[in-house]
Amino acid sequence: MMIPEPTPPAHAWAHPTDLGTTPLKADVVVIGAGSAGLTAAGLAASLGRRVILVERDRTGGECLFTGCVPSKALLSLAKRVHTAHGAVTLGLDVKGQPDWTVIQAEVRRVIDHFQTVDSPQAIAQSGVTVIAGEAAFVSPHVLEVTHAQGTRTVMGGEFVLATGSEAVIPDIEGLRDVPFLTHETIFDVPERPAHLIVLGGGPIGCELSQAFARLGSRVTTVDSGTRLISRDEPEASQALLDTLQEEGVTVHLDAQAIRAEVTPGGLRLHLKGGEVVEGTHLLVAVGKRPRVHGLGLDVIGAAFDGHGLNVRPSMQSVTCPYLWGAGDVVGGPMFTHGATERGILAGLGSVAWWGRAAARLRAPAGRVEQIPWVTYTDPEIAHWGQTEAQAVEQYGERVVVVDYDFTHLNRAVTEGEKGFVKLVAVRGVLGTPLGLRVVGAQAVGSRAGELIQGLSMSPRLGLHPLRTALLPVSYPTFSEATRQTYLGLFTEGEHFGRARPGRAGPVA
Ligand SMILES: Cc1cc2nc3c(=O)[nH]c(=O)nc-3n(C[C@H](O)[C@H](O)[C@H](O)COP(=O)(O)OP(=O)(O)OC[C@H]3O[C@@H](n4cnc5c(N)ncnc54)[C@H](O)[C@@H]3O)c2cc1C
Ligand SMILES: NC(=O)c1ccc[n+]([C@@H]2O[C@H](COP(=O)([O-])OP(=O)(O)OC[C@H]3O[C@@H](n4cnc5c(N)ncnc54)[C@H](O)[C@@H]3O)[C@@H](O)[C@H]2O)c1
Repeated sequence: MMIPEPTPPAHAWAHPTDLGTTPLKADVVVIGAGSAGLTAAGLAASLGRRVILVERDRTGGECLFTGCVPSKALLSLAKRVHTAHGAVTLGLDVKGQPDWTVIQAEVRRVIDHFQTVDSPQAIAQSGVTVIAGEAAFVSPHVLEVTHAQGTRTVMGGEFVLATGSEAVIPDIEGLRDVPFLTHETIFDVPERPAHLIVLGGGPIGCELSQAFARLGSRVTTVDSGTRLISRDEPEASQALLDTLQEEGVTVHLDAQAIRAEVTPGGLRLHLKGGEVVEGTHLLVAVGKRPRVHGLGLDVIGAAFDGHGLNVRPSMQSVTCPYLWGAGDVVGGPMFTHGATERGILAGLGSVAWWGRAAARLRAPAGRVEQIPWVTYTDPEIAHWGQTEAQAVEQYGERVVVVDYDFTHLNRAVTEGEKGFVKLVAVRGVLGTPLGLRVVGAQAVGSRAGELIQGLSMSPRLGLHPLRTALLPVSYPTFSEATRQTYLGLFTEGEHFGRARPGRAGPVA
């Protein structure tokens, strides 16, 4: 098989070095040093608690090594290459593909940049004891931590479970015999894939399809659903599909992969219906599942299921009062900002009665479903709240939608950029002036990730939409789209968003 073994990652600094076997005790013990665990541990330590953080691999977690940071760095490099190639319209003839080793070195440089904050040494300076090893509960309040040099017992008053999530590997005949990649290995692939097949058209699949296509790989994306990034609005999925196809990505939707096999040049995927897709490398990106197994949760009576550790809105386990969940391990939409938010709740909850009260108070605003998310393709695809179809399902004819196309947005025109904003609102809400409340927003465009913050700000702060509509905005900025869309809820005119009744549709 032609796929060489990935080169070992160079981030040795990130491995905790404490491989002791002496038993340890702390007020709060945090398992997992990703975004959620680091936040919870740091917060509990800053509030005066003795904190132990157990990590079996590298401190920094998925976001730093195999998630947000490498993917965003790769997308940024890919955008620079794409822009250079596009300069031909200005008479600048840039050809060729970038050197893959240079691309990889640059991604690693970005990851290394974060060592000042995420290294075991830096964490220790914040008052947290960092130890190496794989943790599992052996009895209530007691962990066994296993590492290369033995085991140690760690006792605690409160525990925070922040073990993250892992890639789902679908049950496809022959797949286990094909040397496929996941987000854990693709950033270390030693050569640029000549033809990358991407299984899954969610955020991971779409971001990496575009990045590799722009960096010179041939890319074929296969998704079993009827549209890409299906948690976003259908118009957003369509805009992304159009872009990927324009950039040469072959996309198969509604496509079931039923068999995988190795070929002399790489691998072959057989799709239901007889179609065959061949490539040199395969990335599996069909979703992630919370890491709840092998942790002894059953030993301490902590309830969990396929959706993760079962927790209350405050992140306290529903069945084990001294256990708190944080990050991907509690399921739901999986984002770093969600992991951090849940880490704050768990960190607060684990410190004392007043921390629990604060976590309960903060919980509604911290609900992961209430936070915006962004898929960092070009254009960016950003979303907050309910989709039009979800709102119509809940509120029926009371839903009003404003569509605003960037052909009316002066800055987008001067920049030569396409995009749109969509606002979903509900009329007849009791206790609201004019009975109006914004419940969802979608933005598509090069700066959609920034725009969604302004679009979602007033409903998240409980401000009436009219206040956003009347707020002056600098000219010419992309943020004018927020004002114009909110104005569209109250006025009619060429340059404002167009209001229309909500339409029913399939709810993702
Ligand atoms: C390719 C990709 C791109 C992404 N891009 C974005 C993005 O742009 N924006 C965004 O918001 N989100 C993004 N995400 C999602 C984001 O990475 C995750 O939601 C976030 O990192 C989860 O943090 P966490 O702390 O819950 O888990 P993790 O970061 O996975 O941390 C869990 C830690 O627990 C450790 N651990 C597990 N079991 C044990 C054990 N038994 N004992 C000791 N330690 C253990 C693991 O080694 C790991 O370090 C992306 C994900 C991927 C894969
Ligand atoms: N920018 C970001 O914030 C960002 C980036 C990457 C990942 N993430 C998060 O990481 C998590 C995992 O992302 P993901 O993209 O792997 O998962 P996902 O669940 O969001 O998307 C998976 C996709 O795979 C498809 N699929 C499922 N089974 C399939 C099969 N057998 N064959 C073909 N297609 C199949 C689904 O239809 C779906 O479109 C998500 O929660 C996501 O939000 C976030």
